[in-house]
Amino acid sequence: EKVEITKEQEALMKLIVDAYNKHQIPQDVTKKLLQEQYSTEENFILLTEIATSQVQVLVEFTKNIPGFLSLDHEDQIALLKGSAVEAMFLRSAQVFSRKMPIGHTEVLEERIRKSGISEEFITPLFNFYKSVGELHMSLEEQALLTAVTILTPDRPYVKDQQTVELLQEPMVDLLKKLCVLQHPQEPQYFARLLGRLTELRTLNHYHAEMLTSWRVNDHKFTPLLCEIWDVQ
Ligand SMILES: CC(C)c1onc(-c2c(Cl)cccc2Cl)c1COc1ccc(-c2ccc3[nH]c(C(=O)O)cc3c2)cc1
Repeated sequence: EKVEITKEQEALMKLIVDAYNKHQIPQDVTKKLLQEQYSTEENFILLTEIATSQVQVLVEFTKNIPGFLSLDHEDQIALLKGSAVEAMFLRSAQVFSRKMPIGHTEVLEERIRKSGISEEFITPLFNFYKSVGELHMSLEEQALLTAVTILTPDRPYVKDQQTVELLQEPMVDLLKKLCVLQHPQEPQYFARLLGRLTELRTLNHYHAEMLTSWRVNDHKFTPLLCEIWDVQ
């Protein structure tokens, strides 16, 4: 039968997409990707600055998700901490898949490859970027997938998983309809999208190891990253 987006779903999508577009890393930060020196140390420092800016952007985007600010405050923190890495993988993946802005793709890849991350994590990391790139996600799909990731009920320390599920469900339903409408030739497209969320979970594990190996080599993070990643 015909798949239709309701008026409320239209309104919800506009809220999420507008928030996704509004909250971006400032140009003066990302433009440094093209300017700074190419040394392992410089790359790490620049990526740390970008990640810190990305977390701030992520918090602002999350505050625009309908119902999020009505959640228990400790649960809000638990959701942000539990999803930050996955949301940043998704966001940085868009840079590689959108081939935008011109030139940043190559330098971002170069700096990530040469930032002190060991080879065993580089492979799964860029496999993920490749698999997301192949999906050619629309902006609406990117924004909704990020919201769905943030509203994952079974993050550590979330007390009221039920309420989080009630917020996540309409996002998932809307994303499913969008996939059918925007990829009519690919009935399994929505399933492929959800498959990326499973892949993201495994990247959390790799990321924890990346943090440990950076810290072993005495790399410093910013206070915001220390707080969201429970390090130092
Ligand atoms: C603390 C640093 C070293 C760090 O630790 N883990 C990761 C880390 C890593 Cl490598 C990989 C994945 C996730 C994390 Cl969380 C990082 C660097 O994290 C980011 C790297 C790039 C971006 C990002 C996001 C959007 C962007 N737009 C543009 C643009 O040019 O418009 C550039 C850009 C960069 C965000 C986080």
